[in-house]
Amino acid sequence: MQPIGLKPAGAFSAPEREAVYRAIHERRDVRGQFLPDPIDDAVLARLLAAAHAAPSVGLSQPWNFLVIRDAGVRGEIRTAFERANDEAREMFEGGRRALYSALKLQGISEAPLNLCITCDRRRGGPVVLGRTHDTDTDLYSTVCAVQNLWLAARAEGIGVGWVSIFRDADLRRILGLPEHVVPVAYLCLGHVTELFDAPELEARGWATRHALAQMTCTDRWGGPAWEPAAG
Ligand SMILES: Cc1cc2c(cc1C)N(C[C@H](O)[C@H](O)[C@H](O)COP(=O)(O)O)c1[nH]c(=O)[nH]c(=O)c1N2
Repeated sequence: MQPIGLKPAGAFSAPEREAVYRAIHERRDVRGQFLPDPIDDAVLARLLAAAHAAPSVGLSQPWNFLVIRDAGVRGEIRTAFERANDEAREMFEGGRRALYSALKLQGISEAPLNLCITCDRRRGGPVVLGRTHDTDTDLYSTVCAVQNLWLAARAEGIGVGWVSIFRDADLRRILGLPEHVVPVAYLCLGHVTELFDAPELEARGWATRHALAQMTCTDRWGGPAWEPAAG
């Protein structure tokens, strides 16, 4: 066996920790505040490298990154969004429908760059370590890549908006995806100078964030609430 390299794994310094948590807590889904300035290739390379550093089941790295700049392709994607969004609107009733209609849910044309992160369901062959009993773990791995990119983008001053209001067949046709490749995340990217200080859907009265205490319990589903230590 080859010797395995190890390096020290102590806690980060306080400013480093602060920066990591800042990226996590200040990351926002961006729909409408994109500046038209192009994203530098070096910045894009860092974002893709961050995505590509994500954990993946059996180290299968099932993702691919489709960098979409072409205005024609983005126009088709925008049309596909409008079609699905018309259907989505009808799924809500009354006041919710009116509120939904007022929400801006994508920045496909405004953002200077679109990126589709896909999952190749054949990557790693028919039997992948860790995927033997949960075949969706390749999709989960791909979502880890999305989140890495989203956090790195916050640190770079790049806004990212995830758009999922599409018919799967439309995305596949427009992007020419083979059947074994799943479009996991369609993202709009661009420089931003301002971000909402809370989720925009909360600011616009669509939904509220749950308290962490409501989401945590001990030992079993519905068990006693887990209380964070003071300080
Ligand atoms: C899988 C998935 C899919 C979507 C989203 C997110 C995720 C994780 N979000 C963004 C979502 O609305 C947003 O993350 C939450 O409202 C929380 O806000 P912040 O991300 O904290 O700003 C999103 N937003 C939007 O405007 N249109 C969309 O189609 C989607 N789709």
